Amino acid sequence: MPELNMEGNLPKQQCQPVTTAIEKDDLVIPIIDFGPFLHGTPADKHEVAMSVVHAFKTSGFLYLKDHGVPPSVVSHVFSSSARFFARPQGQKDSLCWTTPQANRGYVKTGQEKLSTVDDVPAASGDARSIPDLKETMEIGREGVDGLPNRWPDHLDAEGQDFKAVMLSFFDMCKALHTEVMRAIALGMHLPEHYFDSYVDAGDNNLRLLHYPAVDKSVFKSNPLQVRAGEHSDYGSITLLFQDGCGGLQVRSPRGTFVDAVPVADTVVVNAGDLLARWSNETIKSTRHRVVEPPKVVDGEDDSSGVYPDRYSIAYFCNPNNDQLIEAIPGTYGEDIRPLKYPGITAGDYLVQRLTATY
Ligand SMILES: O=C(O)CCC(=O)C(=O)O
Ligand SMILES: [Fe+2]
Repeated sequence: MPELNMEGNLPKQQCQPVTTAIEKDDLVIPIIDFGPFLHGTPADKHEVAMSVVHAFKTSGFLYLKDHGVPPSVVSHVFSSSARFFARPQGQKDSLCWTTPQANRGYVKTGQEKLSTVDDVPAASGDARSIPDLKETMEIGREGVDGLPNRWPDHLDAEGQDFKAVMLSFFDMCKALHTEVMRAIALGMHLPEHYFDSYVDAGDNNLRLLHYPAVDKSVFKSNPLQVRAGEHSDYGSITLLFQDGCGGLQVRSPRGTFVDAVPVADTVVVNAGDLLARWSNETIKSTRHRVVEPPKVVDGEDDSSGVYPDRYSIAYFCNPNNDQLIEAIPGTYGEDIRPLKYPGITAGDYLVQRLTATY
C-alpha cells in the first residue's frame, strides 16, 4: 500500500492538472473535471481521485465540472423550486417540517438556527436571536416507512410535476454521491467500491433553499445579519448547486471569509462533519455561510435598493442510517495518528446534530 500523506500534501504529479476557482488567504478551492473519473481509463480515474482527496484534505471544498447531472436538469430543478416557494404561505405551511427524525417538509424563515452562540462576541447577545433570511424545503429518501415526504402533489398538477422532478433529481444526486465516494476511496488507497455498501441506501436529504429579496439596508443596519449563519454540514459530503447571485463564503485557514463565487455548470462539493470524523480528521469539514452578494464595484453604494432573491440546492449526502461509522482504514495507527473517535451509527449522529439545530 502506498504511504499515506496525512497532511494532504500529495505529490503534484499524481494529481490531475486542475484549475483553481478560489485562492485567497490560504484557501484554495480547485475546479476538478470529473468527466475522466466517470468515463476515463483507470489511470485517469486515479488522477482525479487524488485531486479530489487532496482538495478535501486541504480546503474541504471543490467545484466539480462535467459531473454527469445535465445543466438542463439542474435548471429545471431551480425553476420548480422557485415556483414552489412562490406558492401562498398557507400551502407551504401545510407541508411543514415536523421532527429531526423525519427531517422532511417546509421550513419557514427563522425555524432553523445555524449560527451558534460562539459565533458572535458575548456583548452582541445570542446569535440565535438573528434568524437566517431563508426558507427551505427538505426532501428525504422516498418510501421510508412512517417518514413520508411532504409533497405538494395533492394541491395541483404543478405539485405533481414538482414531485416527479425532485424524485428524479434525488436519484441523479444519489448516483453522483456514490461516484464521489468512489473517488475518495481510490484517493485514500482503498478499493474503488469500498464505500458502496455504506451509501447504497441513499439516506440523503435534498434541500431547496430560497433567500428572499432583501433591502440592502438590512445588512447595513445590522452587521451580524446574514442570509445563512456560519456552520459546517453534518453528513459525508454536500453537493451544492448555486444560482448566479453569489453570497456563499468559506472560512479560510486564516479565519477570514472568502467568497466562493458561482461557477457556471459546476457543483460545489464540500466534506461534512461525519466524513471528517470517519476520516479520523484527515478530511476537513470547513465552515461556511451565506451573506449578501459580493460588491461588483468597489465603493458601490449598497444602502439603497434590494438584493435579488437567491436560490440554491443543497443535496446532503449521508452514509446509510444503520451503518456504523468507524475510522477509515489507513487513517489511524501507532505510526500514523491516534484514533480520535469511537464508532457511531450514521443515523444516530445525524439526529443528534439536527436536534441541536431546530
Ligand atoms: O445556499 C447556499 O449556498 C449554502 C447553503 C448551505 O450551506 C446549507 O444549507 O448547508
Ligand atoms: Fe452548508
